[in-house]
Amino acid sequence: MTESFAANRLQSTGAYALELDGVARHFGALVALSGITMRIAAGERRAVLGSNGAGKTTLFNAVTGDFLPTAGRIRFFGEDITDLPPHERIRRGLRRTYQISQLFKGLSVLDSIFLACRGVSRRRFSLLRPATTDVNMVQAESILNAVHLEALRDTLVATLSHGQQRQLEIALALAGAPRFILFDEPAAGLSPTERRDLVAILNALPKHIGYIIIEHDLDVALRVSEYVSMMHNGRLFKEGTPQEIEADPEVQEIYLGGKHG
Ligand SMILES: Nc1ncnc2c1ncn2[C@@H]1O[C@H](COP(=O)(O)OP(=O)(O)OP(=O)(O)O)[C@@H](O)[C@H]1O
Repeated sequence: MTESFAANRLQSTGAYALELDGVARHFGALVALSGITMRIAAGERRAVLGSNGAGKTTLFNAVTGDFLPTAGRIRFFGEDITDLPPHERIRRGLRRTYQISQLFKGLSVLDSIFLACRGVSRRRFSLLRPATTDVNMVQAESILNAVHLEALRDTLVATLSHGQQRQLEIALALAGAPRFILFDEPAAGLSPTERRDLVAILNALPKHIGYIIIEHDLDVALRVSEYVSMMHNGRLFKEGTPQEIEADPEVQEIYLGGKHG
């Protein structure tokens, strides 16, 4: 682990997308998160890894405002958002995907993306039928291509495969003007081919969009991130580049049962 690299990251005065200082979350006596201090630069892609119950989703909930932290502060592009409701964080460009699908099954793929774009735009209450030149429709078409679903634009969500639904969830997170996205296990349940497609989609996202990806598939996580934070029992216990994490004996033990070459 290069400690100077980690130290420089914490001391740098550059623009951060996300800054967490001493964030904690208790559920009664259970300490789900404790003393989480992280700095994520604008445009940075970070993987958060850890075993079941490590606190990864609770970390996402604290950042999105779905559950307020019990202690600590969170800043988004320099602004303290710790006490803001989720919709105010979305307005500022924060997005997330969920482990469990939140899609409307009765809509087509394009309509789903269009409605997501309209939902985060100022003109969201318009009842007029969208023209193809509608700014939200133009964005929806462009997102459709970004997530490789152009061939399925008119397909009903209910008939999509699991992998295609996960691609659509990424599409919805791209609606509007996202500056930072939290991806919660996007590779879960995907085939090897779909995983490769997911890696390509994430790596081709516009460079200014940073993200955190929670992912149990180490291979996917290390291919789409620039830096990795490992969690255990609600705490950060190890950080490093993907190369450092991949070579770490403790990580190999946890993820690969010590069998990794
Ligand atoms: N709403 C809640 N009420 C009570 N306990 C909770 C709640 N949400 C999470 N927890 C607990 O907090 C701890 C951390 O859970 P969390 O879901 O954040 O872990 P995780 O790292 O995301 O796990 P997984 O990989 O299984 O999704 C667990 O012990 C979990 O049971």
